[in-house]
Amino acid sequence: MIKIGLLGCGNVGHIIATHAESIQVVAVFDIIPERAERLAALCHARPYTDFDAFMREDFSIVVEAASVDAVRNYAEKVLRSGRDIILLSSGALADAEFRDHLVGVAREAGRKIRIPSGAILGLDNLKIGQVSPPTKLLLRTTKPPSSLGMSATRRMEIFKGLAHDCIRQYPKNINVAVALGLAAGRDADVELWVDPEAERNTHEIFVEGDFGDIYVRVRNVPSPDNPATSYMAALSILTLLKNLENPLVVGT
Ligand SMILES: NC(=O)C1=CN([C@@H]2O[C@H](COP(=O)(O)OP(=O)(O)OC[C@H]3O[C@@H](n4cnc5c(N)ncnc54)[C@H](OP(=O)(O)O)[C@@H]3O)[C@@H](O)[C@H]2O)C=CC1
Ligand SMILES: O=C([O-])CC(=O)C(=O)O
Repeated sequence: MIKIGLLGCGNVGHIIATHAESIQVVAVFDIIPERAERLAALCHARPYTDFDAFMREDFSIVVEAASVDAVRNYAEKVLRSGRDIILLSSGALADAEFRDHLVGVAREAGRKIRIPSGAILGLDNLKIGQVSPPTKLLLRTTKPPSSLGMSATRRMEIFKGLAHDCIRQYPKNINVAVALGLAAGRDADVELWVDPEAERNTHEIFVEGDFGDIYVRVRNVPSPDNPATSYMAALSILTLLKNLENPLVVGT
């Protein structure tokens, strides 16, 4: 059974801990002690607020479900300790200098940084962009205003530009845009909309290239404890973990 350390005891951490069947959550870490303790009790793990103590536990992989800042603070230590890391806050890798450094550390340590598909679909075959660059790569995301901690009385575009700028302004809402760019090999264009009528977090992906064109629309149910995060994101991590040791690999 794969033993994991969970970095982040919020909404996604809870879903992982309560659905962990083929994995064992050995230790959990959060900056807020009560959160770590509550989650640890749920999955019979040990709670930590001290990162170095957390890292002394016996697990082979760290699942990050915390924040872009947490990736910047801890991912290198995880890799240098000889563990792989799954990053849900993929937005941290929008910074090319940090990304190159972290990938270099992973290479040196012989470890892997895994980016789950999270709240979107299509990352697998979008990697064709690394062979044949797309002429268009656009993500149009629409969320209820409450997801972004704001109010609005009508549908409004609140950001239009490149993914690496959008994630700086909305680090809890648009990690998917950075994941798209990492797969396709170029920064994605992003439109971020709020809509008071929206009940779901909707991601529309438009791609064009010499292969033809793609349109994907994902209408995600928000998570129970954090409406900004789609429930699918947690399912995506659980699925990645379930398949880690499967010799049959499906998808590019
Ligand atoms: N790639 C994708 O498709 C998706 C990515 N995400 C990202 O996944 C992450 C987790 O989402 P979710 O569980 O809903 O978020 P939550 O805010 O519900 O939970 C995150 C938890 O991690 C804690 N945390 C944040 N920073 C640190 C840190 N530096 N060290 C230790 N603990 C920390 C938070 O504490 P506090 O509340 O005090 O900050 C909180 O308890 C977020 O970054 C989110 O943006 C979400 C959906 C899709
Ligand atoms: O969960 C979602 O729909 C997307 C999200 O928050 C993110 O990418 O950060």
